[in-house]
Amino acid sequence: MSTSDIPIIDISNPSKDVAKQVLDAASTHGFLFIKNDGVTISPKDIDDMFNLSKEFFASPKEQKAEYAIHSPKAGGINRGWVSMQGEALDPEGTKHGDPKEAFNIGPPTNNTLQPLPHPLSSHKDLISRFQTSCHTLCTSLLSLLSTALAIPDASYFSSRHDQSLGPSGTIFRMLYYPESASPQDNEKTSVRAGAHSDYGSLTLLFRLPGQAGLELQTPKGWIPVPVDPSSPPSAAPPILVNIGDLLCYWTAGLLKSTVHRVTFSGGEERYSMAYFCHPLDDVKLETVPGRVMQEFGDRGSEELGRQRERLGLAGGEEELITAREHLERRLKVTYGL
Ligand SMILES: O=C(O)CCC(=O)C(=O)O
Ligand SMILES: [Fe+2]
Repeated sequence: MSTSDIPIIDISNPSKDVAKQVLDAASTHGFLFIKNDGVTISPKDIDDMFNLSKEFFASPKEQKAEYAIHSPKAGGINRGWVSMQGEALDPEGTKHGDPKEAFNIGPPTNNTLQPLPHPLSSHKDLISRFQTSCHTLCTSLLSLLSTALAIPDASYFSSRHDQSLGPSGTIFRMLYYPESASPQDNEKTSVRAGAHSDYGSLTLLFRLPGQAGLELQTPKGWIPVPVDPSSPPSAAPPILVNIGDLLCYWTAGLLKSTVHRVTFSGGEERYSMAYFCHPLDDVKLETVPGRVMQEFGDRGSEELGRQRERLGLAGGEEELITAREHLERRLKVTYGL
């Protein structure tokens, strides 16, 4: 696979053919670009969110530290600020933690966002609008996947990701990679975010023109993913989507959760934003029904085996039951929770 194999798919007129394109990309690369229609996720909101993120990460460290990840003040588990080297996405490959900062925001509960530090606290409308529009795009993609998988209940995925029905592991994350890496970590300074796969169903990834560095692991080695592969570049760059471990597991390995990382490409500072879409906590991860899954059978067992290895699970352990339990396994590996 080369970079150019990751397709840019226009989903503005959903059809069986479009659904098949999404499934083909999700089951081969695990990564696809979605043409930005300029409506579902407003390009102005993307710009405004990046500007807000820059302002936030430039705020005093003590102010950010008050909302430390998992702390009650930040709203609990997996919410809040991750300090420089506060997280290692690939604990075996990075001695000192990733040279990045992050801030995790969960979905609003009863229309109220978790407690937020300045300047995020002054832009709650923008943040929740952005979260909602990301979720709308994820729901459209999940509906296309339902169609392509010939699931008898067309709303199988979308109803299980309906955030009005209960809590989920969904997280919107802003990321900041400062200019230079830690001097202590000489051998590994080329890696900004360690090799990992994402946890949930789908991830939407937003990057800024000129801020490359994302790479996918393939049998032929690491390959770079351009910020905007369209030529000439589009007014609104396409949105990068990837499949997470949970959806890989849920589809018995048919959809691929591809390992990726971020490396230095020049060493300048870099900002990105990720929307990690998860099903509702109590969704049972029984293999997705439908003709396509039936025909696929157990051909995904190798893919699932790789996922189990990443989770440090030995063979024969009790299988996972709910989306929440799946997430908890991943959080345990990343944060030791
Ligand atoms: O910053 C990026 O481009 C990718 C970040 C990422 O893969 C993640 O946070 O899961
Ligand atoms: Fe990721």
